[in-house]
Amino acid sequence: MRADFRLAVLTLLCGSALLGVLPFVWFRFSQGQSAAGIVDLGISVVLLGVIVHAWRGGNIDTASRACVLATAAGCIAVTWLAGMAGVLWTYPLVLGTCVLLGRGLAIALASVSIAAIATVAVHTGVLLPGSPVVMFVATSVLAGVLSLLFAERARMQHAKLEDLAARDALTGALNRRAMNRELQLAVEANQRHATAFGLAILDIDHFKRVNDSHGHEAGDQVLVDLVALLQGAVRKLDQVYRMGGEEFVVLFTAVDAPALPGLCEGLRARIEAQLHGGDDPITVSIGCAMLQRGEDSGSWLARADAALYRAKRAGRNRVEQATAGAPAQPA
Ligand SMILES: Nc1nc2c(ncn2[C@@H]2O[C@H](COP(=O)(O)OP(=O)(O)OP(=O)(O)O)[C@@H](O)[C@H]2O)c(=O)[nH]1
Repeated sequence: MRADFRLAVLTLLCGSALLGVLPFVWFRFSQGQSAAGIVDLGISVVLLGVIVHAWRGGNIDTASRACVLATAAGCIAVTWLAGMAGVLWTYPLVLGTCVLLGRGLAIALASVSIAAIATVAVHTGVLLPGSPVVMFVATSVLAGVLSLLFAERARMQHAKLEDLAARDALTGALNRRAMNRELQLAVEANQRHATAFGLAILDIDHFKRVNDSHGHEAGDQVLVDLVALLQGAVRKLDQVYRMGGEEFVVLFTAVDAPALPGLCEGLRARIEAQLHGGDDPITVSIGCAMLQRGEDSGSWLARADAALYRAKRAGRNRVEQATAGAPAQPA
């Protein structure tokens, strides 16, 4: 609940609506008001279903829409059947709608709900036409606008925090945590849709010498420049990650297996030609590997890492391709 804001709002809105409605199921039937009882029962079942669906890892967007639609239908029905109780539920309904749904859908659904509840309330005499109904609509719209502002701000902050947590502070490249997550997604996409993925591990050659000769700040600048160069060199579809220290990973999406070594060779040559630490050219060694059918991300990385090790041992500033089959032992 703390980690997932929408799940928290969904659970609170559905949970409190459920607690509010459930006693009335028994009450309505005991009073012989079967129509109202059936409406309350239907709403309770939908709300319970939404909570169970969301907590079992189901699609939170679908659960949110179902929650909002059930609560809105409930509000309108309860206003029709029980009067003021339904009208007062408009405020949590509007808040939940704005927090749970995207802006366009939230504005549309909240407007329809407010208009429908106001119409039913006037029709049944719960609200008098004129000033009372105008006040109801005005306060509901205000609640909606404030909720929308709050929800938009929370969404922006959340997106910013997620982005910060996924990036390396020095270079701005995606970090190892993001890489692990996305390699896993690549493995799943490969299993489901046979999308071809390749990865390259790049390690700067003799980077210690850059730090020792030109200082740590110059070393940092090399890392920043390398990421900018890589990001400019790969397609939008591909991603650059800083794995740690002076090691980087490029994930190639929808790449042909025979093309991978050539792409890596292009990156290596470009780095050698364009990247400098002080006046010295910077070179990288690269190990690359295509994801094999049925392989997990750990084995994929290990094969690329073993190829990188071979590139280092063979004299550096070169590309080595991973062998297929079981991963070789990394250094
Ligand atoms: N400036 C800077 N240096 C870093 C950073 N992270 C790691 N390093 C340095 O990277 C160097 C890596 O050294 P080694 O592992 O010996 O590798 P190398 O000198 O590149 O040699 P080879 O990889 O064998 O070619 C160390 O000196 C680390 O201090 C960083 O964020 N900034």
